[in-house]
Amino acid sequence: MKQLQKYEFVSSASLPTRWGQFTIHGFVETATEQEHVALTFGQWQSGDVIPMRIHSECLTGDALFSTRCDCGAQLEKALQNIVEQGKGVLLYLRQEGRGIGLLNKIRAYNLQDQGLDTVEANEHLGFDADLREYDMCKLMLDTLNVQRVNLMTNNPKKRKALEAMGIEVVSRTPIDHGITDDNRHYIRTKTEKLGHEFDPHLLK
Ligand SMILES: Nc1nc2c(ncn2[C@@H]2O[C@H](COP(=O)(O)OP(=O)(O)OP(=O)(O)O)[C@@H](O)[C@H]2O)c(=O)[nH]1
Ligand SMILES: [Zn+2]
Repeated sequence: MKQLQKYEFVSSASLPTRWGQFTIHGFVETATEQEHVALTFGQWQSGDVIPMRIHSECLTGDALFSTRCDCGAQLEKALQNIVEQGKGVLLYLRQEGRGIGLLNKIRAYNLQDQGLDTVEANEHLGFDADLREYDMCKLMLDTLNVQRVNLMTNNPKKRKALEAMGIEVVSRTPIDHGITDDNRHYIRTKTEKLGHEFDPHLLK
């Protein structure tokens, strides 16, 4: 009997955007029906170094213009970078709130409004600071014929996760757009407690 794959590719379609003509590719985690998408731009051959961003869902930042975090600005900058470089991939993973979900993120925001930091808020709600997993990236990147990347991130865990699945991270591009007075404290906490790498000058 055929073994059921944990993740499956579903379909692709063209996706024109403000920055250029992308293609969107849909994937599903079969057990949970959790859906993820990849956006691709341009053409490449096996072994080419592909500009890539792994972006975690943030409804408030990505779709509702929140400046409480840097996600929306990072998403825009990543798509712009990809088009400027002529090719690239954005993996958009549906792991809202670092994996705790939207409503728990709102609970965590409420606790942060009362003075807890982003990590303390998660812990107060009974969650680890970061529940995200990246194993779905392997099938997504295999399907897209990507083996080597220039990764746009400040989060070293993403690099480690890719390397553990056999993807070569040839270089890293920092993506430090979107830091404002509304989120500087949050970003400082990410640096101090979650290991994100930011230029210290940007956090003063
Ligand atoms: N639990 C929780 N999640 C948050 C909070 N603020 C943003 N997020 C989520 O954090 C995720 C983005 O993670 P970040 O830590 O900002 O960045 P990253 O993806 O680890 O790293 P980069 O690649 O450098 O952007 C998204 O899923 C957001 O919804 C918060 O205060 N609490
Ligand atoms: Zn966000």
